[in-house]
Amino acid sequence: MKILIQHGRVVHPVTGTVLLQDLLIEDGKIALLDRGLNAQADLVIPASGLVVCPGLVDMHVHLRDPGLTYKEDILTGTAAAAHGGVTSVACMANTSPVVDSPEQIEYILNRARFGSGVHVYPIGAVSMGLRGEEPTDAEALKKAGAIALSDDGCNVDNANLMRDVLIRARRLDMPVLCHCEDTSMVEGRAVNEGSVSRQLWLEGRPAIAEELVVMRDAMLAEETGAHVHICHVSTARSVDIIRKMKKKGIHLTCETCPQYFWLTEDEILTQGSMARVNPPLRTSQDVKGILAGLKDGTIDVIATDHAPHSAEEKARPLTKAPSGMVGLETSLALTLTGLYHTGKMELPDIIRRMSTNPADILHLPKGRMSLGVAADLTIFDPDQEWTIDPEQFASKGRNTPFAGTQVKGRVKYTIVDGQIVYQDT
Ligand SMILES: NC(=O)N[C@@H](CC(=O)O)C(=O)O
Ligand SMILES: [Zn+2]
Repeated sequence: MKILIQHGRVVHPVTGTVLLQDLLIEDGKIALLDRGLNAQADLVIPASGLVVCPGLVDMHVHLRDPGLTYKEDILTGTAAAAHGGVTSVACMANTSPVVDSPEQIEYILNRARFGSGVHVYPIGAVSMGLRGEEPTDAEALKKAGAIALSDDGCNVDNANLMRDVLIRARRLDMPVLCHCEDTSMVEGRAVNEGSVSRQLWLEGRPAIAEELVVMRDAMLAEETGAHVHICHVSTARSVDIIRKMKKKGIHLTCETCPQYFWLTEDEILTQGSMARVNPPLRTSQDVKGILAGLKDGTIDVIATDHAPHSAEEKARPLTKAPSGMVGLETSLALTLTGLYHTGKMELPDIIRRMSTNPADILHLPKGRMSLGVAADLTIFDPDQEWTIDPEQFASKGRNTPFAGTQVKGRVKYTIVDGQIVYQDT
């Protein structure tokens, strides 16, 4: 099967260029890439006006399988990814049971073969049962196919355990993805500590609960030489800490998510539990800090933290509802609308953060437009406007605070290994 993609604006995130090019896919790989290609193909995709880029890599996804499949499963989660232009997902270990054994890794990899076709890369837990007491067998997890370690959903409170795991992870050349929020400061609390928590007479999750652990884990990375990746950075001071620590040459990377550059804690006042997420939505000062970090490269990655929950769970009152929001099907559009169409960032800089950088962090051979690589591609119309409607999601989760939001930028085709896994009709 040969596919010819004609007259697209091809984004090359590594060189930072956008070129008017044609692209031929043959045997699942990028076979030719040039201007005015004159090749025979079984299928021609006319892409004038469309952007063609390396498939998006989302390194923070909760697929909820095994055990929590009323929220999402590998089938619906990978379908949601395809809808969102995402060709590879890394899935978090906070399932039931927790992904803390090779058997669980194998289960996910097996199930993924019957998914939408999108690549699934499992992440193994840092500690058994995410309890923060006993480390997992990282070597066995890696052998089974785990690409990173994370207790995401939970902070690793025990610094000694974290240091031990980082020493092992360094030996195994595995990144450790850290959810940073000191448990003693956030347990049982639903929203940011600040004006909104005061208005609602609630105890809040203070910014410093995140920042203290960001600093701790950066220092542990410095000491152990391991690769620490900070998940879902949400505060301006976290960005400042990471910027300073990176200057010392520490192996430190980080991500943020669209909700942290689009929304503030005020969203809680109008949307209640739908806007509840960990770490919580913060202040407009924090949004400014996140934007600055994205622009200057302190923030390496835009991930989703796609965290589906059932309608019943999210209908509970704010203090009783689980935290998290879905993101796979809105992330590209929100990012284009918030960063590209506002002139804050150029396309190659955006695609680097949504494809090349996460691929590099996870050691995946993805995120590049070069000859001979697997044809994982996202094709989108940067200018098409649409309104976010959760009823249209392929995900089981409809929990988004962006319902009704007008966005600009729509996925047209998602291609994995040369196969069209999603096409906008
Ligand atoms: N972000 C969230 O609010 N929730 C995530 C866990 C996490 O990513 O920390 C979940 O698993 O629901
Ligand atoms: Zn988390």
